[in-house]
Amino acid sequence: MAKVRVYELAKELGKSSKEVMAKLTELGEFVRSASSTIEPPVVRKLKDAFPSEAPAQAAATPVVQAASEAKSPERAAAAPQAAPAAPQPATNAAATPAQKAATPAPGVKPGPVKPAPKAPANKAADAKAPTGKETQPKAPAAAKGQESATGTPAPRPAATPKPRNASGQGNRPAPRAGNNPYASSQGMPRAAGPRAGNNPYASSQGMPRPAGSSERSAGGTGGPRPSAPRPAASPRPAGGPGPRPGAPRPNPGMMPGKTSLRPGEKQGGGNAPAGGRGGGRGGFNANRGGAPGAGGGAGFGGRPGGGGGGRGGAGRGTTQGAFGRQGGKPARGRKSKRAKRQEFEAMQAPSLGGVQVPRGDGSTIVRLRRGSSLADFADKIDANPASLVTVLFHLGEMATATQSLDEDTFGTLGAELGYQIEMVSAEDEDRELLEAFDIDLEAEEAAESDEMLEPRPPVVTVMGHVDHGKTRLLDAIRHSDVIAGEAGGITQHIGAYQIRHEYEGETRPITFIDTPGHEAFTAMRARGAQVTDLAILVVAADDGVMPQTIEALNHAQAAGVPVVVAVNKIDKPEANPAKIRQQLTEYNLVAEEYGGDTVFVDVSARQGKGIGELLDSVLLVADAELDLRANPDKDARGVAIEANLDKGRGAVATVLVQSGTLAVGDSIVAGTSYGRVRAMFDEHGDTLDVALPSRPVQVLGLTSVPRAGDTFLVAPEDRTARQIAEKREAAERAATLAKRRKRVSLEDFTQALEQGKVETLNLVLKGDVSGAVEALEDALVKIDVGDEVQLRIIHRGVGAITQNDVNLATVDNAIIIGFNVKPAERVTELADREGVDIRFYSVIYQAIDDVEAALKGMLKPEYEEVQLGTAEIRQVFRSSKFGNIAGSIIRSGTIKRGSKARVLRNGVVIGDNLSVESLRREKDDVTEVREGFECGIGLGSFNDVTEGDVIETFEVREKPRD
Ligand SMILES: Nc1nc2c(ncn2[C@@H]2O[C@H](COP(=O)(O)OP(=O)(O)OP(=O)(O)O)[C@@H](O)[C@H]2O)c(=O)[nH]1
Repeated sequence: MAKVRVYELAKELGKSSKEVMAKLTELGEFVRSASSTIEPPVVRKLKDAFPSEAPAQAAATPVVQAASEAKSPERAAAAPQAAPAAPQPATNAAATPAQKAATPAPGVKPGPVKPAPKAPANKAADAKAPTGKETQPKAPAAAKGQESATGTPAPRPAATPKPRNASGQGNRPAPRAGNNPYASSQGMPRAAGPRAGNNPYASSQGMPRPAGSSERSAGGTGGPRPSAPRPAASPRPAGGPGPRPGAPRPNPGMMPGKTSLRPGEKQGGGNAPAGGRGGGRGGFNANRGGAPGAGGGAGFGGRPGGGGGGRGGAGRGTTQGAFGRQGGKPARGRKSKRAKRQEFEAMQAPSLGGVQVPRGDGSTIVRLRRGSSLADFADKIDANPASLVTVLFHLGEMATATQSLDEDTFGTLGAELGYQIEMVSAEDEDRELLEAFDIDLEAEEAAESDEMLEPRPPVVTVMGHVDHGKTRLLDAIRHSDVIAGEAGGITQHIGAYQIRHEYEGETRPITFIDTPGHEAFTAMRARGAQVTDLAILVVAADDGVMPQTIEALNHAQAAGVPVVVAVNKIDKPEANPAKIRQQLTEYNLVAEEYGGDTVFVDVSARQGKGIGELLDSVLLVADAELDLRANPDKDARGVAIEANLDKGRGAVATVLVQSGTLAVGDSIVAGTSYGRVRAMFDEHGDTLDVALPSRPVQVLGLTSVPRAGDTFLVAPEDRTARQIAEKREAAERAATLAKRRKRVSLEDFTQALEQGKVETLNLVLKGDVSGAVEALEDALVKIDVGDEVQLRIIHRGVGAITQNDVNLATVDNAIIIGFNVKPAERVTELADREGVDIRFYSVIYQAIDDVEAALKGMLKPEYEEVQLGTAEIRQVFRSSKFGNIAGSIIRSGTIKRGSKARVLRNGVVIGDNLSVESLRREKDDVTEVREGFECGIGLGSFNDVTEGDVIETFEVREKPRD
């Protein structure tokens, strides 16, 4: 096809050259004059753009349909030009159609350039309104088309969205239309328009952008689009124009005014009103303000201005759209109850350390288990653990949320927050634990009727001051066993034994706890085990009442245990039994012969004298004061007296049955150890099948070594025993962790840390029997060397020193103390390698002495100032070379060269931290000058000396700790 000139084409189309040129410009084609030639494609485009487009539309139709399921022919009509663009329909079905729809617009406008502008404007105003007569049909159609394309059923929605883009793009074209004075909108259009237009084939591409965006934008801009109409700009067809569909072709006549509004509202995109006049302008705004509006998208609907039509209006409307409806309801909705409550609580709860924690009223009781952490506490008061950490921090203590804390710390924290903290005692905790397994010892006991109870032997403990003869007495008693001879005597020490004693014509058994000393007694009591029924207080008649006598007595009385006093060593000439009786009256032990009710028996453990009477008295008191009965017909319950790990037999525990009957094969749990009774032995080494109440018996079969004082019970089945043990162990661990925590306040801690004041001696204790380990631990923790040094037992246990112990010691820098135990060879090697110090003892006091010394050794050395001598200045010699020389006389001690010095004037220090730099006698340098002699003393650069001043010299020596 040959190129044609504009005027030729105009003629052919029946238009004026000017019109054609305007149209070309509108289409994005630039021609210089009417005589310029244009390319065939442009010609085609132009022809399509003019009224005579009918055929063109037809052509487009198919495309449209393809793209959007041909909603209607009208749509097609609108699209004429879309045809070219159409190709890409695939891209965006929705967009494409829209674009096409837009295309038509141009058609509408064809004629009058001028009018065009207006028309669009109007149209814009009414926008999508279907308006235009001629177009009308199409408009709606187009709208539909879009919708359909979009898949959206409702016309409006569909229309709305696209439109926006459309408008966006549409506008652009319009402006470009530059020709149109009213449609100046410039900017936008330009870009889009031209590009698209210029390349009819590629249009799809260029546009794509719009298309895509169109969808996006779709939301809001309905308005703009309207203006676009004109732009209908065929060029961009592909791109955005589409949207505009409805609006399109705005024919001047089409602005149905309100009508349009309505639709707009409905659509949500309402471009409604806006539009205002001047399509161009409108379009422009649309872009500008349109954006926001767009955001509002659908929501924006009804809002008139929103459409982005008018410039000013648009802006405003847009803004509203953006913050108002758009986002749905305004923020000022009703607050939820929860929010209100939180606000209220926040007001109520004063903050500590910047955090708010729910407060108690001072009487709110919070029960916590031993070893609880802040997280547990937070749980109970519905607080945030992190807040509690902060509060505690402000109270001067540092702890993590999950760290086990002790009672004191919780007490402080509780007091601060208005809660009364009750720590669940170990007993309560264990009771609750057992209840979880349907074991209620108290209920069980309460349910026992008199008939079920049978007499049981008394359990006796011997206590007294060191060396008053406890061990000897226990020996004597053991030998007094009336049946011992026949049975071959007591062959092994198992921590307790039973003897039979002839009393009032009857052989009565008595059980003795064979661990002398009140430490064992208290250790067991501390664990809640009330083992002893009666105490024998041994007092040496030749020594009298001593501190430990009183301590033992206090323990017995505190436990409510009746006391029988054994006045020992009466065989000694200096023995004075009467004095003992008299001394003890001060402690509420009044002998019967003095009118009291306490039985005093004079004995000689060495000679075995009085032992019978003592045992008689024990039974007498037991019968008189105690109701010693127990139900033997149930599962056994009792206490572990002592336990150790035997190489061949494993864990061996001596238990005292307190009620019920223990039989071989029973599943038992003792503290944190459990197992099944494999075998039982008595103190004679004889095997037993059953053990009745008050019977001490050695048990084999436990998986680990229980501790002295651990209560034991027979569980219904193995599994229960194991579970109880495991739960106890967990609780124990938590409690231990709480105890292990270093109790140093924040200030102290920081300060002490800075000054290197805090030192901790970590120890791992291992012993052959649990009683020894406990006694050692008790004694060690009592060592008091002040606050500067701390002692921490990080682990204790019965049995040989293991690799685990060494590893633990390595990590915690601990020293291992082995009491009557040794490590395996490999363990020694490991300890050597790791540099772990292992110390062995067989005497408890040695271990204690060593530890004490170690603790003292760890103390930072203390220094003291020791005065060496003083000198009085008699005259000052000035020397340019040495400065002032103090001619002095030594008043006391010796002045040595190089020693530290200070100068005092009238008793006030005027110069300190000095040193004797030079020392002369006559003209000779000397190293020291003694009392009574005169000398010249030079104090270096310190020259402020005058007659009458006193020079004091001293040295700082390390002071030995006591
Ligand atoms: N003369 C005399 N000496 C006794 C008598 N009983 C004990 N002794 C002696 O007193 C010393 C201490 O006796 P122990 O039985 O070891 O005293 P203890 O109270 O067990 O001492 P610790 O185990 O250190 O607390 C020993 O040398 C005994 O021989 C007694 O009746 N008469």
